[in-house]
Amino acid sequence: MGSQTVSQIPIIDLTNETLKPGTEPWISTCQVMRSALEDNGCFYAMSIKVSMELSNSVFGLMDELFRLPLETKKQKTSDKPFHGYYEPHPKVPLYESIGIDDPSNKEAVQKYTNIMWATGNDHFCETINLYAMLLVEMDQTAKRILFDAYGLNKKRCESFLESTNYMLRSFKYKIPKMTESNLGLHAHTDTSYFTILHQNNITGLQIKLKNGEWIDADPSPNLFLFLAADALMVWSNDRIKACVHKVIIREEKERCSMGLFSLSSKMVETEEKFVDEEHPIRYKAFDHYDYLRYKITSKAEWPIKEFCGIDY
Ligand SMILES: O=C(O)CCC(=O)C(=O)O
Ligand SMILES: [Fe+2]
Repeated sequence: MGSQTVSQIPIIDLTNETLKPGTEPWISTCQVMRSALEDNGCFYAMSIKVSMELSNSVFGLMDELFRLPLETKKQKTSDKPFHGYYEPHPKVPLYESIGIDDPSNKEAVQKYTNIMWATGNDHFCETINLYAMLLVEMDQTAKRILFDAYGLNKKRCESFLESTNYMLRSFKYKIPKMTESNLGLHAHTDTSYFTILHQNNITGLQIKLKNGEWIDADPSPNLFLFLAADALMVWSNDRIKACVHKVIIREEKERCSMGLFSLSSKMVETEEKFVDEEHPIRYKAFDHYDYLRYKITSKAEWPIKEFCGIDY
């Protein structure tokens, strides 16, 4: 397990039948995941549960969604930052994105669907809900492995999972005109704990390794890229660094990708286990949604450190 890698990033099969707590595959996966996160803040996951057919349907439906009139897409507003619709902006003219809050909850997806399609779209609602449930399951399995990798007990992990909110986003990038820059999205880290990115065979996503090297993420649709984000860095007291990533459009095809973001419905705080004399606490606890509101306007290079860093 974990012996396969794509350019230094290991692949973990999160749906392997033998992956049960206490077993040898589980224990070796704990080690692989922990090292991958401490080294470069990311790993790939595989899931046989998300079939090629489901994956193709999701990307097809997202294409249908993005083709709706701008006025229709704009109807999806949210009081939570990064949760609504973002039309192309002069700073990121190629990028457009749509968020669906609480996507593993059927009623929430139904509500969203009814805003986009006045006459309904059961296929959209059912497919996106099923897809989101499978991604949430992957996220939860990964967190159970991660907690165990640091010797944190099951109860602690289950209460952490209970206070997790999810948001599904879809990103679409136009092909740049000859005169336009091919920068799809600036280098950044995400605000979540993990972001799970799923691409559809079109390159563009790049990740920065710990040694400063930028590498292309593998866009195969059978891979799910788990990125450690700001909240996981706070939780681990910097043991795990958030993965810096960006998007550069190089193919003559419209790029679409999907992302599942996990956020805390309570406070984001550092796990006691990671604090001792040698590792004094580096962050103050904070409300996750306050941080999202801060980040949306922040120009800081490391917003998380400015927002809640101690002695930063
Ligand atoms: O397009 C992608 O694959 C990644 C998008 C992204 O990093 C973001 O919106 O935070
Ligand atoms: Fe991102």
